[in-house]
Amino acid sequence: MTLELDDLRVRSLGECRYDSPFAEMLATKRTSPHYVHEDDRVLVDDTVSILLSRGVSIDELPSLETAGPRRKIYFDPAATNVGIVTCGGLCPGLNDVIRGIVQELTEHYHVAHIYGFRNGYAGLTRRHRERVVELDLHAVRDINNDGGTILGSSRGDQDPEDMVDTLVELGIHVLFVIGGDGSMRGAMKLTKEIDARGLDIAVVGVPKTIDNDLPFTDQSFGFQTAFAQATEFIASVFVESQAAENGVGIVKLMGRHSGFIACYAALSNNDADFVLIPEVPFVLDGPNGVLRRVEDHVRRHGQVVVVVAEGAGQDLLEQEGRTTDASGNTKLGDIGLFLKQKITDHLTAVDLPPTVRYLDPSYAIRSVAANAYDSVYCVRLAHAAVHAGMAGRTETVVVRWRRRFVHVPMELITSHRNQVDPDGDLWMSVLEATGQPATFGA
Ligand SMILES: Nc1ncnc2c1ncn2[C@@H]1O[C@H](COP(=O)(O)OP(=O)(O)O)[C@@H](O)[C@H]1O
Ligand SMILES: O=P(O)(O)OC[C@H]1O[C@](O)(COP(=O)(O)O)[C@@H](O)[C@@H]1O
Ligand SMILES: [Mg+2]
Repeated sequence: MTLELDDLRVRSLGECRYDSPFAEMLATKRTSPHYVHEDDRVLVDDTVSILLSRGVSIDELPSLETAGPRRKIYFDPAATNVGIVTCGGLCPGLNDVIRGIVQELTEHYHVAHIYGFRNGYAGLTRRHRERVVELDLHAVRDINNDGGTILGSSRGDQDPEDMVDTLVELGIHVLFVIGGDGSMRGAMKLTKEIDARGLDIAVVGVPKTIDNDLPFTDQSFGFQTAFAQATEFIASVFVESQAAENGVGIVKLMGRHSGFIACYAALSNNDADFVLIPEVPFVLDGPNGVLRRVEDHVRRHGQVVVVVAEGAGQDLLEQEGRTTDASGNTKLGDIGLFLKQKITDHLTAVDLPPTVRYLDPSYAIRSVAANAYDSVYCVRLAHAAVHAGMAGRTETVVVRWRRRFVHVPMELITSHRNQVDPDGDLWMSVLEATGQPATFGA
């Protein structure tokens, strides 16, 4: 991917003139293996050959602004009002992020007010303005123990003018948007309207996706919790299929365009024999098609476990009448039920009448509370987001990239999808673990 330094430069509302509450703590800090100074930058690339292929001097290499507290900040904390909104599908850790933001703003920055908007962008519109809640330490005390989001969420377009009216009415200086690619596109429409009116409001994003489909982030928060949940379902169908004659276990997992959950869940306990993901097309019929491979497996081992991501094999399904959800996301055909039928029909036809155990855990993997690892990740993202907002960064998201917390322009995070690379080492691990062929088909 071609990347200029300018593509990676994040926007600031202006000069930072206020002392940060962290100024003293930062006074003597310099870049070390464990800390990146605010004036230093983090490289985008991490292999010698990629760096060399850029063909530019070290200071021109694509690099990212480091996240974290600044010595000077843009907003005067005592006069700062903050808003928080969670949008799109649920994800483990949303409450941890809300809690982390509120705690950091309250305990360290002592901001004036923190408002929570209810049910996504809808909560910012005139119609729902009266549902805004004030957030304090008490309101977020133990919310990390619960899945979901205390603020609620939603899909569906809202009018940016209407939403900015609300920000103005409440005197909001920093809005934190916790959401996925759609939410970040929505946030950019907000900043456009904010700019058009010449307002001094920062919009900072915390990227959320259980599909792990956002770029410039090692792994999105909640992903680890989600795939760990998914693992349990694969283990169940494995046990069931093992106990049955010609046992077939099929698990359909979330992942619209990216098969990360399927890959990680399958690798975690190694019970899966076939993993089907959107990034790797497959055919069902013919000597090298999925059905014959599944049949061979059942003949040799007496059972088979198939893990399929919801976005896999969409080309095999009837496309007619394909609709979108309220946010414009294409509604997918049900590849899980389709495969179940096809495998059942095929095995029956070749005299291996199967016992099929089909599970679609669906929301069960994303509605749970974050595990300890994700909780740590969430609170650190929350801290980074607060520092970015108080320093006047806008149209910016905070991410962890190659283990460093950094700032990325919103535009870049929505520029493309993070997907499993069929030539990459993750997919290679899946092929090694399952023993499935690299391709199905001719
Ligand atoms: N291109 C867009 N412009 C403005 N708002 C958008 C856009 N795409 C999505 N949104 C809004 O962002 C919110 C979340 O988007 P959605 O796609 O549902 O989830 P996610 O943020 O998880 O991808 C919804 O309210 C949706 O209407
Ligand atoms: O919540 P809905 O509308 O049923 O949509 C389900 C979709 O949401 C996801 O969980 C996540 O999608 P977003 O992060 O884009 O909201 C997908 O894996 C899944 O396809
Ligand atoms: Mg999305």
